[in-house]
Amino acid sequence: MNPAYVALESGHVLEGRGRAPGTARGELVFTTAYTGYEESLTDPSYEEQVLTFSYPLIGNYGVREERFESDRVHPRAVLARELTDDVAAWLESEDVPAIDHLDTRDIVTDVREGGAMKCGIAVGKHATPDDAVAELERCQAMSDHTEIGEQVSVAEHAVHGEDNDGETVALIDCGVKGSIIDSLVARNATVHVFPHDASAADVDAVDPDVLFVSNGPGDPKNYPQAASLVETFVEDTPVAGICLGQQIVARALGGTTEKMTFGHRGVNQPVLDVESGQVVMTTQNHGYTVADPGSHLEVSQINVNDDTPEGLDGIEHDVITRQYHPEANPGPEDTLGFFDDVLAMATQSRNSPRAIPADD
Ligand SMILES: NC(=O)CC[C@H](N)C(=O)O
Repeated sequence: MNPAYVALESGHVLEGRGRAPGTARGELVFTTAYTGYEESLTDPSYEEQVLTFSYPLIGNYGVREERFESDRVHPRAVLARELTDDVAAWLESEDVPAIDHLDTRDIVTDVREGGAMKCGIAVGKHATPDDAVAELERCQAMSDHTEIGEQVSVAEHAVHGEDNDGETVALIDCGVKGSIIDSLVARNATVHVFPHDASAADVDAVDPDVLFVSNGPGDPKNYPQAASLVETFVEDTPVAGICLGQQIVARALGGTTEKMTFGHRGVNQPVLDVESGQVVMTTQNHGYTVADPGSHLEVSQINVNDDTPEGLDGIEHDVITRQYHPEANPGPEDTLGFFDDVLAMATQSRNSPRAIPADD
């Protein structure tokens, strides 16, 4: 097996077993998910990150395309305790370096204590620790990837569920997971997927019943066009968002976001619905959070572990967002009702257009 090195911003250089060759750099993050490696590896929200799996065996049920969330692997490199040959071969075919036989407990401890950090990776017959350090030195901070939307968004307007006769959704693609589109189409919606920087005129042309801002990688401040669409449409069109979408909606309506120390990535994050008192288990993948929802949104759901906002409702506008992934790929499926709520909000608004408030 090839030599393999990981150089961390904390100064450590780790050695492991090379499973797919190449060099890479990115922000080092970890997920505690014990299933769903195909979904995670094809989730566009992992763009420009190096993904560590804390669960010790990854790949034990193979690699099947029907579970992919997009058409390629997005993390820049993959770190694990043990990768199966199937997964290693898949990553090699995608030119994504992979390393196993690492002490992932050590990596997770470093990230929990030092926060998500830059790292450099070198894997190959002639790879050296210095090669990994050279990659680390060229690594950019996540917030400095100002054009990241361009890397993951559709190039052109595309339509899904054309023959459906339900609601018309204008989905702003900042790196959407395929199962979000599938969840809407399965509920009889027609989904128009627009590039992250679509013009208001192009979106308006499909006469949407709801503007839906997708998940996606990086810092929400780097999606100014998507935020400006929210500002424009929220006055008379319902707005929904997932993950990055929640963060973009909050910023557009006067709220603020901030980077978390190491984020939430896993499939068992408990979320409390403030009004009903119900707790649901959720899939998550984010490193930023809404710090202050501002005066137009209220927090409807919170993370049980750290109280961060997991759901927002509009106070005077029709808005609902989630920080977690209600599309539940991979499960748990407690949260799929979000899509019914979004489409019900759209139906209601279509049937009773907002009354223009009288001047006082
Ligand atoms: N899954 C997502 O949409 C991620 C949102 C954002 N990029 C974050 O890291 O917080």
